[in-house]
Amino acid sequence: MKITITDVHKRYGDVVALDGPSFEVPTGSTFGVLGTNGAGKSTLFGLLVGHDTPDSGRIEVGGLDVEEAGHRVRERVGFLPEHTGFPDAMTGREVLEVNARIRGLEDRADRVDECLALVGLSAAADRAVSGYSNGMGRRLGLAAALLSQPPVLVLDEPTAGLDPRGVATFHRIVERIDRETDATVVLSSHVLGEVERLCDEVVVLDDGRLRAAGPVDELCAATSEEVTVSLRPTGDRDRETLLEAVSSWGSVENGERTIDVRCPRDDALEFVTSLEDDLIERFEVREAGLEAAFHEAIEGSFEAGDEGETGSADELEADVAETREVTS
Ligand SMILES: Nc1ncnc2c1ncn2[C@@H]1O[C@H](COP(=O)(O)OP(=O)(O)OP(=O)(O)O)[C@@H](O)[C@H]1O
Repeated sequence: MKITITDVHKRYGDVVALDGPSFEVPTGSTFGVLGTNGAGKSTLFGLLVGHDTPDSGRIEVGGLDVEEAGHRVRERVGFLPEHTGFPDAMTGREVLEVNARIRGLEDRADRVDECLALVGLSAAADRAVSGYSNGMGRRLGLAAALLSQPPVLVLDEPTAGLDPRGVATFHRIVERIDRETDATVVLSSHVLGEVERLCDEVVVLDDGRLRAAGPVDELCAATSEEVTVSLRPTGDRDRETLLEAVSSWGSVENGERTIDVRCPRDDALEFVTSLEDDLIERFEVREAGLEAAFHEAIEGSFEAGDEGETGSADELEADVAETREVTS
């Protein structure tokens, strides 16, 4: 089910929460809405699910105008808000049963059990939600959104507050929805690696405005100014020497297994060939990815189709490998 956002404006007093973004979410896609804090993501989601109305502009879900047909739109959309609140005295199972009844679901008990299992809450199903942790509350919210197997899922920061297991479970659920159904999933997240993994397309909002939009692959490839060079040190003893050697080439992330250096694309060849052979066991050159695309979009320097002189990360990696062979 396609979603169309056209020139949507929303203010709260003096605060401009949305300043005219327009974009389309294709049917069946997993779509990421990115942005800094206060960029307007939750406001947009609130309008999308008909909890609030725009000052001007139009939002359509599957051809239905949200303002004109709010009730019918809500039937089609499963929503996980940024802040979930459930009646304290109810158990997790009761919360889902009430939701299932409101949605008019048949075989309610089975579907409730299924959703509890899906989000890993079966064992806690009969405990009062007042005793749930924040992460458990998020999982229950997700289960509620999934209950009716809606054609559209809108998930506001679904993994915020989840433990690593909860995050992995959530990723599996979204990947399965993507693989096995035609549902459209719109999600926001500040974890760009997660968005890169799950989403086909993204938009980047800042101060309520659309700063970038497009397929994740294309946005990542277009931010050609930088690449990430990932180096595997030969041994722990060499790690310190290697860290010193790479420090002037770009921003360095000292990971558990690799040292990742984000550097200008045009410097990558010289950089890797400058490193002594016995310091690194292996290397890889990757597009700097969504993180670079995000920052470029926010900082205003993003231009789609902007290509560096030295070609793709794969080509660069091959060039470096060849040069290292020749010089070693
Ligand atoms: N009900 C409200 N009353 C007044 N201002 C609001 C209200 N809701 C949102 N805003 C303001 O609108 C702007 C956009 O807020 P919104 O919550 O949509 O951002 P967000 O991108 O979801 O942020 P975050 O990533 O921090 O959750 C912010 O400046 C916020 O303070």
